[in-house]
Amino acid sequence: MVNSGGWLEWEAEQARDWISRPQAGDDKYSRGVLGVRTGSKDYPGAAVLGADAAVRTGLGMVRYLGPRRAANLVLQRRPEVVTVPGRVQAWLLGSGINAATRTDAVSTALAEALAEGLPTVLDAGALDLVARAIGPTVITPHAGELATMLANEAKPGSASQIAANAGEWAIRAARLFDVTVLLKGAVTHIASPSGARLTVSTGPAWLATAGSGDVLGGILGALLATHSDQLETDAAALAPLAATAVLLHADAAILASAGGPIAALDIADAVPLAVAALLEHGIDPGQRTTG
Ligand SMILES: NC(=O)C1=CN([C@@H]2O[C@H](COP(=O)(O)OP(=O)(O)OC[C@H]3O[C@@H](n4cnc5c(N)ncnc54)[C@H](O)[C@@H]3O)[C@@H](O)[C@H]2O)[C@@H](O)CC1
Ligand SMILES: Nc1ncnc2c1ncn2[C@@H]1O[C@H](COP(=O)(O)OP(=O)(O)O)[C@@H](O)[C@H]1O
Repeated sequence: MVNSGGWLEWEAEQARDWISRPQAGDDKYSRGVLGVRTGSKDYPGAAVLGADAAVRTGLGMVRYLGPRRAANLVLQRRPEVVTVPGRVQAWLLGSGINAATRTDAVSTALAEALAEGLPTVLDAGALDLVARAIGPTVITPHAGELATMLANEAKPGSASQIAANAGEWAIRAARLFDVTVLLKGAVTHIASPSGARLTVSTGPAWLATAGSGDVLGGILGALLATHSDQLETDAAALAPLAATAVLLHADAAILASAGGPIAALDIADAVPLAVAALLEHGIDPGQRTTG
């Protein structure tokens, strides 16, 4: 449904086409490997949340490359994750990293990942590196993070101004940074430089809980990894993939919540059910009112 301002509310019927079903001939490499550089001494949990959500979304492999403590926590939760360097088809960068305090080694590793030109999710403490993104890139700021990005460009807007007019700010950011923008909020807006304008309004307010955005990063990272071939020639696929990730995140939250509170890991746990429901028919629209 197109609402005022030309924004299209993304729904199950469209999202379903952006889930990659494994085929008989697939192996773990052909399904897509997501490289993950997230987490830090201060926020090791963000690494666990993103890696877990990526695995739960369905892909060939997650390769986690981050601080040892975070890597150990990721492995405790998901022994499937590989923690040695190697080839990847897409990157998830920045969740649980603080741009102001990250070490030179971390900055270099993030810049090297971006220089590969692969499909990339740029989140939290890697958002300041947006100018180095040369591949198909989605940035995933909340209003406060977008305010910081704009201040760095001497184009200030406060978090409250951005939140009050999120669609317009998402469009401006997409043009300014020349990347697809996924601006998180009660309604999430996705805008691309080529003019895509998508919204997802179905997330329950229970999503406003620590680490929920880190889970979204993992879901989106997995979708980029499973569509890396397409993204090589079709950057326009970023916007529908981003909207599909937000819809899955919202659906997983609804399924996990059943009308009550949720923790971020609960959202990740419910992603397989949300994917299955999406592939079948979408979750029961009645459930969407439970938030
Ligand atoms: N368990 C974990 O390891 C967690 C790690 N996290 C990580 O913590 C780091 C800091 O993230 P924060 O987002 O909390 O950053 P901050 O708390 O530093 O927030 C940055 C600015 O944005 C404002 N702001 C925060 N959330 C907002 C929102 N939803 N809408 C509008 N303005 C908002 C704040 O008031 C502040 O001015 C990130 O790297 C993030 O990935 C968080 O996701 C929480 C959970
Ligand atoms: N009131 C709300 N209603 C619906 N979804 C929300 C609401 N508040 C936040 N969200 C969603 O929750 C997630 C929060 O992400 P983020 O702000 O990055 O938090 P964190 O850094 O703790 O992970 C985003 O996906 C956002 O769209």
